[in-house]
Amino acid sequence: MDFMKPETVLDLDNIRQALQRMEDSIIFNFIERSQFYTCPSVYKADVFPIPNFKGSFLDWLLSQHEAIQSQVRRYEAPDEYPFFPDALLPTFLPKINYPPILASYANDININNTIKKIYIETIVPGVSIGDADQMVNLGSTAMTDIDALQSLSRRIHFGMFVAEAKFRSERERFTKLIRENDVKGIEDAITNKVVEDKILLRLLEKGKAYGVDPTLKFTQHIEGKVKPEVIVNIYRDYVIPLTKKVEVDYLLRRLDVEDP
Ligand SMILES: O=C(O)C(=O)C[C@]1(C(=O)O)C=C[C@@H](O)C=C1
Repeated sequence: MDFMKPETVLDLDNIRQALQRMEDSIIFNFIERSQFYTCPSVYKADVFPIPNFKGSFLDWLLSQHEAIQSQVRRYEAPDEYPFFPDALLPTFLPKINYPPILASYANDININNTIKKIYIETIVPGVSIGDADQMVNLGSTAMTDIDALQSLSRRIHFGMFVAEAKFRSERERFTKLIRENDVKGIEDAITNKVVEDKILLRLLEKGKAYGVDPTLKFTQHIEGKVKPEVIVNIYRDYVIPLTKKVEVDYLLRRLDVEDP
């Protein structure tokens, strides 16, 4: 997939391949997070006296990372959406002139606050080794959170490419549904149960394979580092539904603009 070539980005097979590839990053990020305890102090506001900052340790560290990464143009890329848009800084590197692929309002569709809330409240307790604070690992824990959150955010906001591709391939059907503001109809139109089931099955297998040391796999039964069922449930209950929410939010505004 090449963001300089819009036709490659709006090809549904390419998009699904990219989503499949992202599964690996997301699973490995969960496995990295699973070495640590839940560490509630990372997520509670104002536990530590952070200079000039009100909020949680994670929010501080993530916003600092985003500020630096914005300077190397991370958020100019059409598939990256920041958690702290107000923290971004201008870049000193030359501007990249990406051809327009998504509608001009794409940057306004940002559900990272929802992703972060679900991550902290549900995903962290699901993948952590146990429920406790671990003051020596605050930094390491929050660093794995940043990787996990960024990979989830990228995957979920990729829904906009899916939506644009589907809109263009069934323009009449979507135009009617959008005109009628038929959210349920749009949801049905973007849903492909066969693809979803395939993803969930593949995640179960990947979870089993990636979570264990391959040299031990054949000699004894080893518990995975993150239970494969936990990964499947996270995708079934949150990752896929949130991707669909992004698709619907994007499509609902699609008739307000010309083709990008
Ligand atoms: O591949 C698609 O068609 C998508 O819309 C993406 C996705 C997903 O999140 O993976 C979401 C909805 C579909 O039901 C199937 C899969």
